[in-house]
Amino acid sequence: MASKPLICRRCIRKLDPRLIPKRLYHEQWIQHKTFADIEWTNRAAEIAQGRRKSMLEIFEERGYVHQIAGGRDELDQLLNNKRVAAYVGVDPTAPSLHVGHLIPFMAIFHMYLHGYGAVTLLGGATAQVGDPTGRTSEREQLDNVERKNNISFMHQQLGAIWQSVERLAVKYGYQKHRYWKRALLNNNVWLNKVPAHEMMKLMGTGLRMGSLSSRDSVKNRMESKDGMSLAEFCYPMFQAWDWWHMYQSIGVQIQIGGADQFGNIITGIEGVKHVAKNHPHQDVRIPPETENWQPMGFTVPLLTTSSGEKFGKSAGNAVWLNREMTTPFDLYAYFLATSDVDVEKYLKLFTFMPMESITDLMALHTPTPEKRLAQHRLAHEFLELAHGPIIAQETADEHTNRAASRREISLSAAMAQVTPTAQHEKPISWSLNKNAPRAMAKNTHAETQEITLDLLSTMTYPALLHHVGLVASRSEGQRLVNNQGAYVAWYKSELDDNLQWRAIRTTKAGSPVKPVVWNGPDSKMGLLIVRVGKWNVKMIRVTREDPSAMTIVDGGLDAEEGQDVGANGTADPTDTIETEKKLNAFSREV
Ligand SMILES: N[C@@H](Cc1ccc(O)cc1)C(=O)O
Repeated sequence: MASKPLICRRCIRKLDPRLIPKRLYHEQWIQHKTFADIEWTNRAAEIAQGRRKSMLEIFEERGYVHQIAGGRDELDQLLNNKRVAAYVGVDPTAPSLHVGHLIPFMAIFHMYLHGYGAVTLLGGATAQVGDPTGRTSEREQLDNVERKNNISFMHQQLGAIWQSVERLAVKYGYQKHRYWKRALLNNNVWLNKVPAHEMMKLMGTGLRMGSLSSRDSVKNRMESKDGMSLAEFCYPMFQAWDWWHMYQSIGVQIQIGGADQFGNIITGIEGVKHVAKNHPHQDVRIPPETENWQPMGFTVPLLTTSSGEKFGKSAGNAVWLNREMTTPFDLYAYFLATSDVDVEKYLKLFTFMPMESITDLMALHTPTPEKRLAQHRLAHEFLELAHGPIIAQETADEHTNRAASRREISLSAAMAQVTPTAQHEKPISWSLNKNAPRAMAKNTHAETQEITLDLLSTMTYPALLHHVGLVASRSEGQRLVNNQGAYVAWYKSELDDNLQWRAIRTTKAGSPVKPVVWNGPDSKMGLLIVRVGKWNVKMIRVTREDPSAMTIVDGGLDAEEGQDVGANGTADPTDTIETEKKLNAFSREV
């Protein structure tokens, strides 16, 4: 019998590396691990020498730490000495995360960027029980379809956010290490399988009724008429079981949660410690001499409105990350409206911008707060995280252009664009929506004309429509008004920046034209916007002095299905938003 040919490992690998995959992987893994361990030890030394900030210091300076469960120094030590993993959980009781949820998630993302393991957990199973924390009544049971729907929406959303984190990590110069670990898990994977008696035996025996029932939410509910179900009472144990499961399987030693989660985190610590110390299997049980084995956690501050109200679904004022629920435009607007007092705090909480960049930005922002530099940056960064860079940029542009169309700024901007010298020369592009190119092609030249306020004040609406060329004669103008087919744009109030369309009523037709929007009370320039039919719009520049100064820009926003006129002569209110959007969009080009 021929003897077995001898061949060395290197040669086998050259022939076909798959022949020794395990070994190959193992070697590589050991290499990475050794490298990662050395790196971690060096890092800990740098922190100890004060040459580098610790993770906890980073959290603290960015404002993520509200309450620590387990002692500040202990948490600091743990984070410095061990590349632990941490998790944040969310119950999919709605199809989307809201802005408030993002604070603990941001903390976990920062950990990921600093080399720790990071787990975002969807509570597919816990959502069925319902966290009683902070609730005055039992959560209504979601039906299965809704629950699954929520899970898949949130799963998708968290997946997309993780992608954004990866992108933003590159943007902010974080070097991705092979040891970076992240996961998006659903607790229905294990909670749906664990036998009730096992959970009770292993963990239930370690949780004390006294501490569980001392919670405010439990006390309040027990005193209430409806009381509290056993399932809800046991909720903290289910959450603690999640932690235990991830603790022993993937080394999740830290839990981060919203401000209301402190009690659940404390129960989790008790539960995990109990199972870890008393597990019947020797391999699972943590030997007493083990260092740095204790689970710890902290809560982040609660996001409140400027008047101190809690934000969220139950409070009914949530700002969602789902584009169908809160448009990117409104999400941006939400951050744009951040007060100057809060903006720095939010930049630290909701962005990955380095602290020095935030300080520089604030130095730029503070002398001219009216430019809202910091708020725009905040909104842009947040949208990049929630919706990606393209939508973030588009929304930022939309806002900038919309701001340019507001009274103070808009009129001068409009005037600059449609000066009489630009007559028949200046291409004006209208960008309304996907159908805009057609409208654009038709309107590559602005039509301009000139008149004054004096003249305008002597004009009736049909005369105006005729004068600006929207109709062929005054009587045609009158007919159109009678048929409620002519509109003026107006602001509902001084404080409201949204333009609204009003049908010109027959009773008003004979009175002088009014709704000129002035560029400030003493301004010499004003703007009047009229529309005929669906999309035939004219913006008219009005001046208070020069009799020949009236400029008309032909909108010609036709070729689109649009607004119907309601029976009462005003525009159908359901179309107002649509119309406003278009108007906002169209004024951006002016
Ligand atoms: N109870 C948490 C969500 C959560 C669920 C499961 C966990 O393991 C952790 C957290 C909340 O309502 O915000």
